[in-house]
Amino acid sequence: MTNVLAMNQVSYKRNLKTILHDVDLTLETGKIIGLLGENGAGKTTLMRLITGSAKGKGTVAVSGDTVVANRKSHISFSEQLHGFSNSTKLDEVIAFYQRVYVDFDPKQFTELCTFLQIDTSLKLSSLSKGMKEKVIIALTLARRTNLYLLDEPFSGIDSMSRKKIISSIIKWKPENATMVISDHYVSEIAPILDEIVIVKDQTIYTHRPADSVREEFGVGIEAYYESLYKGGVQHD
Ligand SMILES: Nc1ncnc2c1ncn2[C@@H]1O[C@H](COP(=O)(O)OP(=O)(O)OP(=O)(O)O)[C@@H](O)[C@H]1O
Repeated sequence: MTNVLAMNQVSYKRNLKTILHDVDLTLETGKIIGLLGENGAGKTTLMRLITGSAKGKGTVAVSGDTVVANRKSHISFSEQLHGFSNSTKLDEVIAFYQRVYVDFDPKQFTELCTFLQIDTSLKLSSLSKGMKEKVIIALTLARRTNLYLLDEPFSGIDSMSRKKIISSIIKWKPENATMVISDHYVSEIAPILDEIVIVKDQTIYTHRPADSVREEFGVGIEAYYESLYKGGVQHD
């Protein structure tokens, strides 16, 4: 089994405050990983350390590459649309993605737009919060790459669409690619997860197969996760 990500003793401080320390994390190819942790735990920071937009101590390799520019080419990160002005039309955003990312697949993007009911003739200013999130999901999944990082992709999306997207995500992920999804709706993403990574106490508190939670503790992922904040799970 090959690894898509290898983080070795990664630590990161901001304004002298330790945000993450001693992070060792290895992810295999082909997995869907749930990245869980309370607000401010460091999930977004972990993703930014993986892409290289945050620089900490230690080493990060994506598909064996430690150089930031090369790492970025292997990663599709659900970046917000902050870089674009509100008057930008979606068509222009798409043209930009096509220019910048050689792995952007217009056919897959069109299919995603149909699936998510996105009207690409609209301006960014006329999109609701949930519609913007759908656009970000479509842009992120339209790239054909090794590692997808989806940072709270569904928070503004209505529950019906959310369920539909979650159950179809496997269809959009290339078989050998790995997808990391951070989310607060733990119970909704739980069925599609192969593994969970929990960020707590400024580090990776646990990384384990999703199935092992039920086998070992006899509870679902959400109950297991919540129990970590109440002093641990009791074995059966
Ligand atoms: N721009 C910033 N300046 C200073 N501290 C920051 C900044 N961004 C994040 N932090 C701090 O880094 C820590 C981790 O934040 P991060 O956004 O990674 O958490 P998170 O797990 O993604 O949270 P959430 O679930 O709320 O999105 C927090 O303590 C936060 O206060």
